[in-house]
Amino acid sequence: MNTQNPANTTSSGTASSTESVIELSGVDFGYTSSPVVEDISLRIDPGEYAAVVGPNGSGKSTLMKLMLGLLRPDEGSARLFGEPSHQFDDGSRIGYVAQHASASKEMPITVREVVKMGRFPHVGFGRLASEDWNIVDRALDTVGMTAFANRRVTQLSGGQRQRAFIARALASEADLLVLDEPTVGVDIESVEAFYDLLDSLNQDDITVLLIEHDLGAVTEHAERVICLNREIYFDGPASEFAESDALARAFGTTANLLGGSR
Ligand SMILES: Nc1ncnc2c1ncn2[C@@H]1O[C@H](COP(=O)(O)OP(=O)(O)OP(=O)(O)O)[C@@H](O)[C@H]1O
Repeated sequence: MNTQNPANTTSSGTASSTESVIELSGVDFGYTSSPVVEDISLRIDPGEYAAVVGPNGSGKSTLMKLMLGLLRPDEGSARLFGEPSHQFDDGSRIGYVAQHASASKEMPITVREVVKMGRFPHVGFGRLASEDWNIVDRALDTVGMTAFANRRVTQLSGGQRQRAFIARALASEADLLVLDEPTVGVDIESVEAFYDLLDSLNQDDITVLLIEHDLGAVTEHAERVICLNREIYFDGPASEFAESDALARAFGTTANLLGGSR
């Protein structure tokens, strides 16, 4: 195992005293008696842009669920914003953007209504004040969806839909954006613009955590790569990932998997 980023250091290797966004220590987990992830220790700090990569079935979604407290480790500990992940209850701090496919169920509501939901953790189910609507409108503007505000979500392209869900996260003033293969089903022309949006949100201090199968996009945009296949094969700067033998070891192939963005 090549864990270049032990739990008490940042991805640049310097000691950090800030509150971590995510911290896993010695985490083992299996749905049955066989382990799906083993001995996972990592720390994600505020403002990082990290991508989890790995072959199909390597445990990426499971790791994400452990990070977010949706699953509890069999061994070890998982913390979210300093609290045990399974006890963390301030959902407004986390914006989750699922794969296009899982978000494709019928939603006969408009983009603005989706984004408005981001204010619910702040206002309960009461009426939104004018300042809340300003936040909703700013979020729509940030993701370039103002012109589509009154369009039904079902009428959007894959990329537009993902932008609407990112706007919902912005409206909730999330510190952490978690995206599970966000460009699945997004047309090629929109993928680069989508990554540009993630880059600019990260520059605005939002922590970005991505599960991604497009290794070219990952090495181009993310700052940190966590390469997983049950255990961590690589955790470090994206620029070093391409040169590392971890890619071939984790994926079990010497084929060029870094062919660039689709
Ligand atoms: N709810 C579940 N119950 C039992 N086994 C599961 C469950 N969810 C996932 N698994 C198994 O755990 C392993 C890891 O799955 P996981 O979805 O975490 O991998 P992944 O890397 O995200 O896969 P993919 O790239 O195909 O989405 C797989 O063998 C999968 O079949």
